[in-house]
Amino acid sequence: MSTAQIAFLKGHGTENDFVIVPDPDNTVDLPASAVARLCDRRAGIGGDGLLHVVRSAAHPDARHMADTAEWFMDYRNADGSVAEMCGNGVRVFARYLQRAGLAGDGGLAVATRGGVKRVRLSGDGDVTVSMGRAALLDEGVRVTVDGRAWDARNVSMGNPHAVAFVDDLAHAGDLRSVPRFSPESVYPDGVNIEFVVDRGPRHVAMRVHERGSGETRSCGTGACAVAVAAARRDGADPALTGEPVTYTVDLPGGTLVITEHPDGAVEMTGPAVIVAEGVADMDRIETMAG
Ligand SMILES: N[C@@H](CCC[C@H](N)C(=O)O)C(=O)O
Repeated sequence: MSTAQIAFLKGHGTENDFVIVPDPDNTVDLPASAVARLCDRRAGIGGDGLLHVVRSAAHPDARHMADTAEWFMDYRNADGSVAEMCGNGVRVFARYLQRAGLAGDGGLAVATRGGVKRVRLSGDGDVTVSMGRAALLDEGVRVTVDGRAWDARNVSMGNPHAVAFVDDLAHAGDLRSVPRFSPESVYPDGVNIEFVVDRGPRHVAMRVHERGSGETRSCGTGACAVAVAAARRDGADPALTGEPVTYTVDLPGGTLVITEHPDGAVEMTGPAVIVAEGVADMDRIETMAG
């Protein structure tokens, strides 16, 4: 294969879609501009982000995790920027490893910039990920859309989230640009913003504007941040009761089930599918994307 050709697969988890680039030895050159071109929905393959599949030992950001996790999810947003974690991405990443015969049907560990995540695959069905602890931070922001404003809860899932409880998901507007939030200093590296409504007991629905990608049809880390923020708002704290708390989170692209355990660990379960495979001609993508 010439250096202008990149072998890829395409997959999604609750319609959060990714270009997957298998590159065990970390030899494919993927600057931000190449990632943005591959993720372009008109002139490229199209995706909310890109999953670069590299052996941990072969990547400088992951070498220190190589003893516990053979594979590193080098995650990029659609604009080419690097993010610490992607919840839907890690499920799709594990599904790719399973399909390639690089993971058994049981559990595996995946290295991410947000640390090592344990993943359980059940045949062709759902994938469960131990996402680690959510950090609920004191300093929140006020989010404003079309003249309406909400106080948003600041939650870190390794990556930053602002969770706003609203009366109607339509109040989030068209989400074509980053919703305004202040003070901006709370999120110096940008933020993923979730808008949430109640659907029933321990059942919510959300929309999200993702840092580096715009509105997406699902966000796994966002769903975890929302579930934990909703639990605290509802007076539920597994650390105090010793009982796990589970929320069902509906997103435009599907449903994720999030459980917070008494030790603080957050588990996410949802689907992950690979839908296509091919070779991208970077010379042509570059020419067409301009
Ligand atoms: N869609 C992802 C989150 C991807 C990273 C995010 N846009 C960021 O920059 O933090 C998910 O499923 O968690």
